[in-house]
Amino acid sequence: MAETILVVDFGGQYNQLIARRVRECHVYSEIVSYTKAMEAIREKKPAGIIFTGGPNSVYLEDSPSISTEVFELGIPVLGICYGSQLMMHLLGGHVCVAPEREYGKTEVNVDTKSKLFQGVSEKTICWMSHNDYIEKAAPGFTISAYTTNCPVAAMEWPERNLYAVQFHPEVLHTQEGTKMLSNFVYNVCGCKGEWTMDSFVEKSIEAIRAKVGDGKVLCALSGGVDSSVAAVMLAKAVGKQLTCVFVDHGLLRKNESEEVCSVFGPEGPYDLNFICVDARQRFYDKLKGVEEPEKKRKIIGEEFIRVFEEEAKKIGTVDFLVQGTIYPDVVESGAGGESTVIKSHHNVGGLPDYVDFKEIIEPLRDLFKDEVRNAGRQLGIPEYLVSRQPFPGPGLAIRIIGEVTEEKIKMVQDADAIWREEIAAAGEDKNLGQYFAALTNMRSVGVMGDERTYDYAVALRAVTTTDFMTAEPAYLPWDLIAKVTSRIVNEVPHINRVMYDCTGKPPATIEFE
Ligand SMILES: Nc1ncnc2c1ncn2[C@@H]1O[C@H](COP(=O)(O)OP(=O)(O)OP(=O)(O)O)[C@@H](O)[C@H]1O
Ligand SMILES: O=c1[nH]c(=O)c2[nH+]cn([C@@H]3O[C@H](COP(=O)(O)O)[C@@H](O)[C@H]3O)c2[nH]1
Ligand SMILES: NC(=O)CC[C@H](N)C(=O)O
Ligand SMILES: [Mg+2]
Repeated sequence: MAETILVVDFGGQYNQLIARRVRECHVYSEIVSYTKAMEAIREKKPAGIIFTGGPNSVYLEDSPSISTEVFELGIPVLGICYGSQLMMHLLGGHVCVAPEREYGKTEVNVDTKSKLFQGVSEKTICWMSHNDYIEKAAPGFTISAYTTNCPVAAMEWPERNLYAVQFHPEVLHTQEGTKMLSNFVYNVCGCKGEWTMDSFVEKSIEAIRAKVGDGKVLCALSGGVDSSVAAVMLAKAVGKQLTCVFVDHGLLRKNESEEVCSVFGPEGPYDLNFICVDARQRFYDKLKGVEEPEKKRKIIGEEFIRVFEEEAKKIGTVDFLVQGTIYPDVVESGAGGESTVIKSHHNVGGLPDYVDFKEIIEPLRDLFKDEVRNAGRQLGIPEYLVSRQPFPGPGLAIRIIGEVTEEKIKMVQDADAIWREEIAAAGEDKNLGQYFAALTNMRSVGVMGDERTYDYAVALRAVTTTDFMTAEPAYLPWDLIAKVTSRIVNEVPHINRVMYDCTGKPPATIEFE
């Protein structure tokens, strides 16, 4: 049995980051809801357990909790924020509203003799985000860190392998957080650190084979990174039992449909059952007159599934639908436990209630984008495919603010193609996480050839990011932006203004809707 660290989800925003940091220490980690935690612990016998943060207050009735048996199993436990408060609350400490709440980067004084803080600086910057605090640690615990406002910022009972921190070691703002998590995993849990992305890929292939048996599988393949990795993984697992379906919904980038067909179709390097469905008109009909972003997303999510169901019927009985869902899709759709809905990704929150497949398989659901790329490299997918920038399933529909029309699609496709071409020519593509043009629904007055114009404004977007959960606007050379601006207003009819989006995520998102 491979070493696993089980992360118990109490509804925190950063809980998947905890699992990811642990995987970066070469120890496999996955997340389980607090409601199913005890079963999962008995079944998986993890080397260690981490409790996440969460929005609730432990002293209120009906707040998420866990059986105190978890502390009796001899398995090390690390509580983070809400998780630390819960550990204290259950074991007889006292948690209440803090006289001064702490938010953001905070200087913490740590006891470097603690196994958790070995090699950490005595004064270290940590990320805090709490309204409640631990007024008194539970009996048996010693305090191992404090801040100006927080007398109990970390506590431990080393003989019982129980550790708790008020701050968030998993976020990068906690400067030595990775060190602390690695200390927990190695010094406290005694892990050896033998997990690699290789072993993840192998295990997933075995698990898929066992699940699918001799059944038939349909894979929703967009040609993007996630579904290409999922499709190649599935092809390795079940060979010709797999059919890949690519939907041309008419909301793709310029020439994209042709490009995807040339890679995955019969002329390409992969020996796949590949079908390209021309569904352009049906998506346009369904989207006619619809302006509201969430409505657009739900319509697209539903229509995608209906197309897949129809294709499945043509093949015979298909039990499984595979999607390249990854972790940010899940968390932003509010499907990752108790987190809030930011936008319904078409493949998760946008799915209709009824789906005519026995099961949806999402082998990459726990991974971040850069981890998916690494899995793709392990599978031997060429670098140009693995390192492509992402393109969202709802496509240009969420890059056209308001109603989608064929005329607007053409405008945004042409503007976007110019932007991408010039970024590549300037060699900037390698530095960027994602870049595209969006059509704002704004029209404004211009003057061209001595004539008044009243036309649309395009927004150029370019961001740097690794995990797509947060992003920074890219600092691109002004010459490049000026050249693209001039080309777009000259070459694309009905655009008379070009803007550059300087907003990060948060507070904006990468896409416009
Ligand atoms: N045009 C499409 N045809 C078929 N399936 C699609 C299409 N667009 C999206 N999907 C499905 O929805 C999933 C989510 O789309 P998403 O854009 O997040 O991933 P991707 O296209 O695989 O990768 P990337 O994020 O790199 O674009 C895909 O993995 C795929 O399963
Ligand atoms: O498959 C997808 N279906 C969707 O509905 C969707 N919405 C956003 N994205 C992509 O996810 C990343 C984060 O985007 P946001 O900052 O706009 O939420 C970015 O890479 C976006 O392109 C989507 N991908
Ligand atoms: N981020 C958290 O886990 C917060 C925990 C708790 N609700 C508090 O405010 O202290
Ligand atoms: Mg995509």
